[in-house]
Amino acid sequence: MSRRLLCLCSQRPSVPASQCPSVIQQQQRPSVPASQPSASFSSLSVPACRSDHVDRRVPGDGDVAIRECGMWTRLSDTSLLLVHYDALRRRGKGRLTVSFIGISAFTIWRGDVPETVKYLLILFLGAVLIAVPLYRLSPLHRLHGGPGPKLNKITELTMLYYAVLGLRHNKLRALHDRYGRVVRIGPNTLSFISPTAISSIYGSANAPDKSTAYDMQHLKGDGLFFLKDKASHSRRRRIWNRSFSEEALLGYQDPLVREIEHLFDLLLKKTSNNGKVDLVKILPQYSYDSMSLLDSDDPANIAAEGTKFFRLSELFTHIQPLFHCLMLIPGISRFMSFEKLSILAAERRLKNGATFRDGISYWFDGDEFQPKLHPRDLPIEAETILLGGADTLGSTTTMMFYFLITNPKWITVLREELRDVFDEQGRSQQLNSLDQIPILEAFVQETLRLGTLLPGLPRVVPNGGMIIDGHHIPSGTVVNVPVWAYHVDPDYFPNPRAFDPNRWIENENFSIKVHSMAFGVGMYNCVGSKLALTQLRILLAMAVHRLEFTPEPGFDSEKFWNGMRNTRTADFMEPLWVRVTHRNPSD
Ligand code: HEM
Repeated sequence: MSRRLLCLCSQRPSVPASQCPSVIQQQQRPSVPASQPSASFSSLSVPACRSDHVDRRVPGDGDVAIRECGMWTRLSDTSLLLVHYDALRRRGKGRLTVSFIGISAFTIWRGDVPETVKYLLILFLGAVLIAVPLYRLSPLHRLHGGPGPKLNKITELTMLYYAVLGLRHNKLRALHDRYGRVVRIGPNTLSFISPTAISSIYGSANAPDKSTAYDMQHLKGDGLFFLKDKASHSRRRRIWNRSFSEEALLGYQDPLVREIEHLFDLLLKKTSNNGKVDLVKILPQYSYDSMSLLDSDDPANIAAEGTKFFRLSELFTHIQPLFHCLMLIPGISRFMSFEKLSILAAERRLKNGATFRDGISYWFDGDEFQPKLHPRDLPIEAETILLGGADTLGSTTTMMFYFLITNPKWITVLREELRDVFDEQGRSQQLNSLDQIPILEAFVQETLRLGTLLPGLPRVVPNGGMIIDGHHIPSGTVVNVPVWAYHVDPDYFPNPRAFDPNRWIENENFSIKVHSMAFGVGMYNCVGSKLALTQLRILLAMAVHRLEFTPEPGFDSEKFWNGMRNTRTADFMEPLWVRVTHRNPSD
């Protein structure tokens, strides 16, 4: 049967397609058979006819004349997207709409669909864009009773905006100031501030699971931080716990002191070379070193990559369904280079072993009663150490020095308390009992309270729902306590914005009236908290005993504070220039 192609170009409707320059050009391009869609997103660059040159079936000719252009090419791209989105959808609830909108928007954007389909899609999109917000605001929505701003109830993009700015910690505080103890901060998210909510959400035996905000990695294997299944989590947690036993912590003490001395040498050297040193640059690096997975000069810049990883993964907390898609785009997926660096760190650790009995050594010990870590899980656990341990510790130590420098009266108090702890050579036999020094302990706790900018630890309400602070919360709702907003709540921590270690002291003893949430609560709480506290205490004690810190003239502490951004930990926009010199301990 003969086939005749006519160009449907609006300017030249009756010209045979074979004579239309556009069509000729199209036909000269390599065709992509519809039955063989490319295996990756690279197919998105396959050239296609513009809609005004779409070849159509010619009435009477009786054969399909659509070849490489129009719907076929387009369908193969779209179905590729569909397959991908569908795979995502099957991993969790609530992604179908996002997927459909994504596909529709993409298809319209490409513009190569017949007009009717195009208008139908526009109509559908329009309907979705109107119906979804109306539904989310309506009494039909299951979180209708939750107080909060309308825009937050309609879209997750509101919190995404503050995440991009790095100001969610402040925004959440402001929302609770305005709306009270419970706020609907997203279409499906409730934020609570109260000790009873903390114990329901994190502390109870049936505490809800981690939300999709924790699905932010691509490495194979199981890592403690990312494990959600409670049984697998507690098996892995038993392995990790061995690294933080009393015996293990005691064994880390000498290497820790060496790491701190190395840091002090660096601070002194930089000061004598440049007259000052930026603590924002140096302290995170020290924390990564102290996790002993890195070369001390960090040639791969792993510390900076870690911060980038944290920054981006926080944004994806609010658009999690897009995480796996966007990660396929080359520019964006670059941030995953942190994962590659984690693999390298793990490989290096496996190849070179450790210079002392470090935390990882404990994971590979085991007997018939003790589970061991399989080496294939080391890369993802290395990532967990670097993210969970190094980045958090880096920002907390930076905060600690900021509070020290801006509250010099506490330096004097601390020195007085530490008078008998160090000998004349500056050594101490009491480093493992520094927690017995009330002011030191109070200083560290106060740093963690005011300096942990965490916006929250989101969890998902299980089937059957749960009661939080007297409210029945339906299953599938994301519930969260915004850690920093809680830490600066005047009902629990009076005069909350003031840095005041005295709030942790009663009758000259260290005393906890209200627990902070700096290390989380419940079964997923920080497994490394004892190590972190040990490091902070030793670093603080040695620093005030051995060094003098003089801020750069004109240092603006408010500007520094306002330049702090919340990632999952904290990011500092302003430098913290100080002059570090030796101190004569007898002064
Ligand atoms: C000042 C320093 C630190 C802070 C503020 C901190 C904070 C936290 C918080 C809030 C959580 C709970 C996360 C959640 O509930 O979702 C957590 C979990 C965790 N942290 Fe830390 N952390 C610190 C240091 C460390 C260190 C030194 C390590 C290890 C070397 C570590 C390893 C972990 C791991 C593995 C988890 C996941 C625990 C689990 O799911 O069972 N952290 N951390």
